[in-house]
Amino acid sequence: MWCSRMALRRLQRIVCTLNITGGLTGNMQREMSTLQRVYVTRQIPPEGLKILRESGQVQFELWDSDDVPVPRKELLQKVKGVDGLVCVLTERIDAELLDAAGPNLKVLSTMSVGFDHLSLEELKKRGIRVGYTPDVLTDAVAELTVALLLTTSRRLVEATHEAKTGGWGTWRTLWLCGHELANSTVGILGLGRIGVAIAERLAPFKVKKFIYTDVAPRPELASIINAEYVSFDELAKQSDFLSVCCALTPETKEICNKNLFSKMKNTSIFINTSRGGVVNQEDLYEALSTGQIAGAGLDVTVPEPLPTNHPLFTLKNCVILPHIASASYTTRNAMSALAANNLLLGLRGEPMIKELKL
Ligand SMILES: O=CC(=O)O
Repeated sequence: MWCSRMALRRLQRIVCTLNITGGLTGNMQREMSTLQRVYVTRQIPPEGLKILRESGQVQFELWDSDDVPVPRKELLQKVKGVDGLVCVLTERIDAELLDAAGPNLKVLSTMSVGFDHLSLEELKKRGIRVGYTPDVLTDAVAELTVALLLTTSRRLVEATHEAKTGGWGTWRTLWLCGHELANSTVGILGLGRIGVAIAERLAPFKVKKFIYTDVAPRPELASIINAEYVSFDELAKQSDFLSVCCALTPETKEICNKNLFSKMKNTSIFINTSRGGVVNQEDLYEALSTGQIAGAGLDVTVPEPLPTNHPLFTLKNCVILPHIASASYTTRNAMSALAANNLLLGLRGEPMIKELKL
């Protein structure tokens, strides 16, 4: 259903005025035609929907579910002629979709920090502006990364399973031992806002040293956490905990493969809360099952959802979460609001709060 509460109120006002003077239908049509058309590909959290409804700027149609993504065929139909599009990371925004939308489409706003689901080249070619939602999720992602790291390194999933299923016998000296953060070296692959936030949270655990690698040194960010820039190989060799924080790009696709795992210590823990595509999962399975590395915690996989019969699920030393790093009520609402505001600003031709430079 095309909806905008504010627009409705304005129409009601027009109705009231013009009831006296007549000519209602023409004015109503003019009023409706000034509203820009938007399609929202998911039932996004309420704060964003409220902003869109009350904007008086757009009429929008929504795929009214959060449980199933909009089917591709339906999406290709619904985007026809829209001025703006709000999407989430499950939608592939490529040439086919942009062609289906047509030349009216001026703004795409994704409710995500990641943008590997967007064909930036196609968007740029068509002059479509792109909004995204960094920063507002940094705290939630960093918090979840720390939780996943500790869950993996201290073997919490195995431990609760043992406690519940009768494996808990007498207190044993080396049973369920893991690896601790105190005196460790933590490596960050791709140092950005999230990597810094993770390190800030890990520092009080008495980490000895933070190291990072990236396409180039990032001294301003690194100085916040006193991190040393090292080569990719050194990151692999030195890290007791290696946290992947880089975006998925053609350059980082499967960058975590046997080359990396074979250089890591057999006591090291690998954590990925960025994108599954940065990891070669066959190589990771090999590294985990042969004891080349001690454990892995993954919030992201390829594909998502990861089929329940995937070999990685058979490993005790692999903790897999269903892509929930930013999943706190506060953060998801903030992402929704930011996505809505980016869209409205973009449609007005104004600078967005967070816009991707294409
Ligand atoms: O993965 C989540 C996001 O990109 O926001």
